[in-house]
Amino acid sequence: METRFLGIPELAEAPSVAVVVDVMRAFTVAAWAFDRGAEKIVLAQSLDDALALKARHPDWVTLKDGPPAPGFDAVNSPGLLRSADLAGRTVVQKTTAGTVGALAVREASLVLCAGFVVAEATARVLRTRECDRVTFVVTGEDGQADEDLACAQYIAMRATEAGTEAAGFLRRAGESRAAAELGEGVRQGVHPDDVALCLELDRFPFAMVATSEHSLMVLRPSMRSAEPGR
Ligand SMILES: O=C(O)[C@H](CS(=O)(=O)O)OP(=O)(O)O
Ligand SMILES: [Mg+2]
Repeated sequence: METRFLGIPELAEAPSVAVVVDVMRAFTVAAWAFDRGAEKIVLAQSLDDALALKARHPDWVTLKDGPPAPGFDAVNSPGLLRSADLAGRTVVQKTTAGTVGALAVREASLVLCAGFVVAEATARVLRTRECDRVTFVVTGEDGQADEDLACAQYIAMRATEAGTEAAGFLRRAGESRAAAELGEGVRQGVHPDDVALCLELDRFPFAMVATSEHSLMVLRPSMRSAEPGR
């Protein structure tokens, strides 16, 4: 498998297969939303777009990073979201890095959104679809965020070598700037358990696939498909 690891500003043309990685915290939060019963997540281009969607669909659950804000129902925190009841709900998510990265590759034929909590399920999709060229979008800090790069590298290795050890990759993520800022309370809309929840390897059995639906980019969980020989 040929791999590239690019920051959002480095994305020139649409890749064929993209794995968009945001460990802290957008795609850990997305996975928790599905665990809590959400049907789908609409990835919003802007805060205004998220609010406009809410105005058209008052039952949709709006979620943003940073502090709570008028018009938004939730913040980008797995620790805060894990007790929410989202059964059958549509979530609208807008964050600084993760959702922006996914929207930047919306023309790709396959877009997976990932963090450590769905690492093996994501690697499995790459294996079963026999993807030979994969672009990993390292969403944080213009491609420099080590929690995202470590997770992307882990998934890339895991897709080809089943025995890849996660410990070193998780350690790097735990020592990242984002982990430190979340732990120190520099970022807002944070629960004390957020970093630990973002580092839970394979917490969920599903991958997350984003597709275009009626001009919106929509993320849905994708359960296991048969994998020959495993
Ligand atoms: O909510 C987060 O952790 C970050 C916000 S910021 O980059 O720290 O301002 O957003 P995300 O898109 O999940 O990285
Ligand atoms: Mg991030």
